[in-house]
Amino acid sequence: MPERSDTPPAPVLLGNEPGSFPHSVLAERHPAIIRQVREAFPYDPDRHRALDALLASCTEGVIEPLPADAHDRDRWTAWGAEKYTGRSWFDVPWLWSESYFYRQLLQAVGYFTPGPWQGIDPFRPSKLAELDAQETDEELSALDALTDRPVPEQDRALLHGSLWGNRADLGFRLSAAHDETSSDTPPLVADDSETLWSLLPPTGSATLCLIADNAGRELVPDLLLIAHLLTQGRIARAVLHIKPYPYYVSDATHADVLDALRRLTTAPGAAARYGHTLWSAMTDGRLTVRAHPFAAAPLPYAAMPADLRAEPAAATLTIVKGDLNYRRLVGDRLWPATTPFTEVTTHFPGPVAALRTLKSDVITGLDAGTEAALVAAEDQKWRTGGTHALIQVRR
Ligand SMILES: O=P(O)(O)OC[C@@]1(O)O[C@H](CO)[C@@H](O)[C@@H]1O
Repeated sequence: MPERSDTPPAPVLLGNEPGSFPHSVLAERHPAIIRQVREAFPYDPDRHRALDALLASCTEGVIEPLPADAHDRDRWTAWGAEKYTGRSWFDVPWLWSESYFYRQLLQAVGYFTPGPWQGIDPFRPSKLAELDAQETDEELSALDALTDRPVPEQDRALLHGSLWGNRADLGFRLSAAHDETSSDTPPLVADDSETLWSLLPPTGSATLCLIADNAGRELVPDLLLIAHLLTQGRIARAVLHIKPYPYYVSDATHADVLDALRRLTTAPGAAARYGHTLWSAMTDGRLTVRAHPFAAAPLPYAAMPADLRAEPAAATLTIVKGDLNYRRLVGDRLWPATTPFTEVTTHFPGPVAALRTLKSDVITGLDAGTEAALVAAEDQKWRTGGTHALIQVRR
């Protein structure tokens, strides 16, 4: 692993440029999420008033402090809350603004406050609808045919299932126009999958960290990939990192892991076998689930605290899923697209693989020809449309 990067940092993304993608998330997606949450449950008038206040604050007002008795107020202070309080949500780092929005949304619906709404995930109805959808049945029944195929074919199918599962992002669906790209550019803009497989030979000794992203139709294929790697002896154990509380609409929490697992074990055919593999791996300690507070921090992974760093440092490979985790991995900066992925991830304490569909402007590691072809075909639409994906690995 290189010791340090010589690449000068690119600008950190802010949300203050009208017409930009970050600006649209703050100005349009966040109000849409507040509307969705209002309709998710019969919240009482106090909850509705708190949502009104959050809507006014995040669109026209300034960043407000957490209540003095909030359990995590000190943590947010350490993460920059005092510095940003009183400023417009649009003028502080976009990653910070988005993360704080979800924290304040949970405050508004009483998620952390003792009372009837404590612990009620405002996004659970949409997550469950997705998990119960017919498309999920279809994806699970496709596993029956896959189990008869040669192992390398299974490897590829399950890796790609996990990769493209990242399109199933409920926040993204609130604002994306779901047009498929009409261009002829290949769907994968970078593919280091050979390197990924070379890091996990079937010797039965590797530890995998998987930093999960969305619940439902992304988490199910992530779990299938873990089950497959365990069964093939490519890993001996896995640590699944999820969010400590509901975040970015569809990000996976522990309740979502249990829902996904039950969906698998109660499905017919091969899906249930994968489910039982995972169930026994959890009960005997080969598969553990972690929900570290930093998983929902408004900061890049370069700022990981020591106790969390120890996990990828000890792992054979860490797989980082999804768009937001990619932004955190490379620093949420507007890098030139050809900036080497290996250089912007030198801070990461072990081999790392990003599996991500492209849903925000941040990108690194493209070769110049690929970038030119994408721009010629789609201008900059390929960055945010969710129609392209990447597998990037740093050993
Ligand atoms: O991390 P995910 O689920 O792949 O995508 C997260 C996302 O939908 O949310 C952010 C904007 O709010 C962007 O990073 C991206 O568009």
